Amino acid sequence: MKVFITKRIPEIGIHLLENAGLEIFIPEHENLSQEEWLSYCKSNDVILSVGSEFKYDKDFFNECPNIKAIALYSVGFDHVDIQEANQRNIPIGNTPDVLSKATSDVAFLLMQSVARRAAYNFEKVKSGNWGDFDPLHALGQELYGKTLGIFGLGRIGFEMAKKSKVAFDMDIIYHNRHRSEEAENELGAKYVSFEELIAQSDVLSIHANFKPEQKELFNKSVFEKMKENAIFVNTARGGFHNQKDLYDALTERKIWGAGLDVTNPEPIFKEDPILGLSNVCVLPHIGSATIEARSGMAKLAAENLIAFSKREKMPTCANPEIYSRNS
Ligand SMILES: NC(=O)c1ccc[n+]([C@@H]2O[C@H](COP(=O)([O-])OP(=O)(O)OC[C@H]3O[C@@H](n4cnc5c(N)ncnc54)[C@H](O)[C@@H]3O)[C@@H](O)[C@H]2O)c1
Ligand SMILES: O=C(O)[C@H](O)CO
Repeated sequence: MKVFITKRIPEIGIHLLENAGLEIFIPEHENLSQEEWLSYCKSNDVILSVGSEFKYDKDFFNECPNIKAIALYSVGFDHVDIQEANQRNIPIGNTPDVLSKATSDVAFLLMQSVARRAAYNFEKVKSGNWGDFDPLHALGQELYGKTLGIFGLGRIGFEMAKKSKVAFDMDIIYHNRHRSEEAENELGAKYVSFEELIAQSDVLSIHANFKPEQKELFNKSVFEKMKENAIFVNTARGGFHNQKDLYDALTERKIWGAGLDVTNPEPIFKEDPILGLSNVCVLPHIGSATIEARSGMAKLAAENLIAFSKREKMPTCANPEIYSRNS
């Protein structure tokens, strides 16, 4: 079985695949063009796909009928047409859990950075403008006892809620497709409607998995209903927010600030005016960028392909329904 790895991953994943006797191809240079990526897909059997710039849609599957399985190096699978994969019986592996702590750390970090205006103050220091001790300037807000609203309380949302409860004794409210007994019992989290979530949150943190029908759900009409002191945090997918509307809400002081690990579009243009705002902190999609999480992702992605090569179920699969259908 020939494995095309779209970008170098931590060694643990490569070793596992090699030890399992799989033939690996890793392109010599990074940042493949679409043409290069497609031609490598055509000459291999399975893909270990890093990042979300390559889309596995109907056209892809039509052009590459040789592809038998895809192991994503991510938990998110919004760049894959799962229905199409299902129709062709192609398992799509993903990497849940191993990155939940790291990604929720970044949501927590963004929440605090914005609340305490860390990015703005760092810019001041870098530009030689340390300034005098000023009782009235660059004041942040404390998070103790405030309300954290979680949109999408799954694995990462739960970790964010837990940290915020322990660190700041925040009241947790959440909106999810289903209720979480664990969050309600362990954290005293309260299930609310979407409208209640946006109206009551002092910090609104997005942790849902993205689907096209949720495109720009967080837009002008939502920002207008949020609290003036609210902090908007998005570590899920940039497609969830309308960035122009977010910019307007921030400049018009409809909300207090925003922390983004994902942007719309992504990558963000360096001319995007949102980058010039003092109440914003933007990171370049580094949620899972820790040694521990990235190694865990490499191990899981390799294990998914090894299981596939042995005709076994992938241990972490985004479309497990194909197995129940076939059994
Ligand atoms: N910034 C990063 O580097 C990074 C890293 C990892 C994951 N992510 C993103 O985080 C997402 C969440 O990961 P996870 O492991 O917590 O996933 P998960 O499946 O455990 O949790 C997502 C939750 O969102 C809920 N949800 C989805 N749409 C909803 C809606 N419209 N209304 C209410 N609830 C909704 C689901 O029911 C689920 O409980 C991933 O899909 C990915 O896009 C980003
Ligand atoms: O979905 C994911 O896993 C991230 O966005 C990439 O680490």
